[in-house]
Amino acid sequence: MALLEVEDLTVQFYTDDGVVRAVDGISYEIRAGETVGLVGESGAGKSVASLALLRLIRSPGEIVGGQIRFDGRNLLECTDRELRDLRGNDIAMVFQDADAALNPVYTVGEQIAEAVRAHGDVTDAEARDRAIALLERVGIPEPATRYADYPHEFSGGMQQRVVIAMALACDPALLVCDEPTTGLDVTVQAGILELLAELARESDTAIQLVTHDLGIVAELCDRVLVQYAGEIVERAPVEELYYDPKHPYTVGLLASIPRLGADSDRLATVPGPTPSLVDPPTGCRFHPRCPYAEPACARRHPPLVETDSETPAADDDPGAHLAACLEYTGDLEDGLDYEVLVRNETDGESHERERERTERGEPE
Ligand SMILES: Nc1ncnc2c1ncn2[C@@H]1O[C@H](COP(=O)(O)OP(=O)(O)OP(=O)(O)O)[C@@H](O)[C@H]1O
Ligand code: NI
Repeated sequence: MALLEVEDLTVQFYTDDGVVRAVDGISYEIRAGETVGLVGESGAGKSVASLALLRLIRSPGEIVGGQIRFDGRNLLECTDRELRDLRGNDIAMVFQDADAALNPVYTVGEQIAEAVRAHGDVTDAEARDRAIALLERVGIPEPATRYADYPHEFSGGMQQRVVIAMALACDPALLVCDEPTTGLDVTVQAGILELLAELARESDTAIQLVTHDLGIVAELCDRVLVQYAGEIVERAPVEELYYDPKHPYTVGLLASIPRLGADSDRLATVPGPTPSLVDPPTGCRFHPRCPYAEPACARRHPPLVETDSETPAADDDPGAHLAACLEYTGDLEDGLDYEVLVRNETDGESHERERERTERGEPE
């Protein structure tokens, strides 16, 4: 049993323009200790999918279907109290806006100590010691002194470290990070990512990392889910996704991987307008933007299938490479005709990998 099992999750928003289906029947799993990236362009439904994990969808939105099982428990059936308990003990979230996550009138130390106290029965002195240890853990220099500082005395990057320390206070089994470094400057981003990578390596914490930065995913994730117009269109171990992408949308995303260190919150852009979620394109939702679309693509909705064997999605196989494209159900006449040029670029700090250029032929 995986730590997190999401099955057919569907979330809708009721707006003046109609019903927005922001998450449309997504299924995936995350195992203990695994780091899984959720990527896709703006509006794909990544944040909504993440908020839904903790039932944080507010009106006019609603989870209308599916299941979310954490450690075997169905989160959609938990009482509010059980849910609060889970949030304090098992699942923690880190969002983009550290400033908003911190209370300006308490010191950072007090806020972390409070999170520690919420988690377990500890004395004030123990909570304080643990908070200092957590500050140290997330790389805050002179943690015992900085304990007494207020959030405004910290830089943006240091604030985000504090938020991560708060999230770690409960020693979560799952950490959900939504664009945790967006808006921070480049060197600061690299530091936060290195911290998350270390966490992923050294603890048993699983991470769901939402980002539209494929460079970050390459650095941190074991597996990747690609979301398009509310659906998951590709799922693969990270290396396979980079070297052998199977969905034309993924190919488009990869065509302009922003470099970590460059303008890294820039969106990888795929030509064409993003689809409406009120009235999404028929058949394959990507077909209006797909260079390989054929008439069948406008009619048939491609299921997410194993790309090599045409079998249905095997959710229990983490190594599976799945894509939702008619190519893999044998319904595309001309097939996909693209070449993947892989360019490896690193930030040069945490990795010694050489720059290399590899050309691959057309994937089979
Ligand atoms: N509060 C809301 N009210 C109405 N619609 C909403 C609301 N929140 C989200 N949506 C809809 O859900 C869609 C998905 O939003 P979401 O924030 O999950 O996208 P995202 O993939 O996280 O994008 P980004 O990369 O820009 O953060 C949006 O396009 C929007 O139409
Ligand atoms: Ni988002």
